[in-house]
Amino acid sequence: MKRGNLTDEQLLHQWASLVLPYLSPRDLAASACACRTLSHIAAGVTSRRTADAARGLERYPIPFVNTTASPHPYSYFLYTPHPILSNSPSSSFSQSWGGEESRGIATDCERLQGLRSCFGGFEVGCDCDRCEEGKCACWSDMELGVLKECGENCACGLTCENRRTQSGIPIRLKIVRDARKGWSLHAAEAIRRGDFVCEYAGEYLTTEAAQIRLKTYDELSLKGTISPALLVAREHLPSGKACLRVNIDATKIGNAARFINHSCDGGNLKLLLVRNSGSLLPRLCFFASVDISEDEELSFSYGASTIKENGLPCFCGSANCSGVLPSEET
Ligand SMILES: C[S@@+](CC[C@H](N)C(=O)[O-])C[C@H]1O[C@@H](n2cnc3c(N)ncnc32)[C@H](O)[C@@H]1O
Repeated sequence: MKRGNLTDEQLLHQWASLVLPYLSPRDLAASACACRTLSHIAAGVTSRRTADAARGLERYPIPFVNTTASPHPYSYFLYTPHPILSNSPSSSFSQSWGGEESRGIATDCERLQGLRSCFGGFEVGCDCDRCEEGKCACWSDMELGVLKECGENCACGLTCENRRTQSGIPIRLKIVRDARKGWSLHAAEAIRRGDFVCEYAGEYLTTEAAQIRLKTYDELSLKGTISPALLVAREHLPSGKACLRVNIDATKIGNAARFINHSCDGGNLKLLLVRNSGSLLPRLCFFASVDISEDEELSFSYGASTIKENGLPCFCGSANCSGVLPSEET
């Protein structure tokens, strides 16, 4: 039958190409069983999802690679290139992934807007034409383990040299399936010691909300139904007496950093807190702690958290492996 200039088959194709990229893998698989057209479109969605976990939002595609017997071609989550507040409208967004139209990388303007909505704090910033070490007020040595960068109220743009970590992931990465650890993040090119690798993007949570989620995640991960990615870091305040706890949950909404596995020997990444000038919340960023070769897995130590007797088994393979994954005290 024809409606207007289009046949039913063409209309179904048009509708399915728009809708299927919004479906979860389970719903996508169910729709693929309905007819040949849907099966064909679902296969295209799956192959584009596998080709780029970042949905075109990073400079380079970040593919999933699975050579194990596991049937999962990719891991499903919503992608954000920068951290968001858990109660912001974007934390309940749905996202098209694997459609024929590629989203294209976030523009500088979108990035600045994203940073502004999350980090707006004090009206502090520099007015340099060109920020230089020693001249720009925002450019300081690390203070109490926190790196300072230019921020939302500075006159400079995202190309400023003192914004190393604000333009998304600058290098080629891939997400490789491991039979025991699940998905793992790997370098797809050599990385030099000290290079910025990626930010840990996800939902900023209050400590209370993080404690509730951690409890649920602990229970679910013991059953093997979830791979939680809630990172807790602490910023020590100048008094030395108090610390600011930063909780970022990348379990449902995050970037490629959510696939970094734990290594008992500290791995090849170090996590630094980075504060944009004038902002209240620090960001969490990974830098290479050693030279890293192409194909090498990226890892870091999940931290000075406790080793629970009934914790998950650790398969990091390092000489000093404790055998159990550290987990955060709620
Ligand atoms: C932040 S996620 C890392 C990505 C995860 N492998 C995945 O497939 O999504 C943390 C989870 O990965 C797994 N994991 C991380 N490091 C591991 C290790 N050294 N040994 C075993 N499992 C590990 C655990 O299931 C942990 O709860």
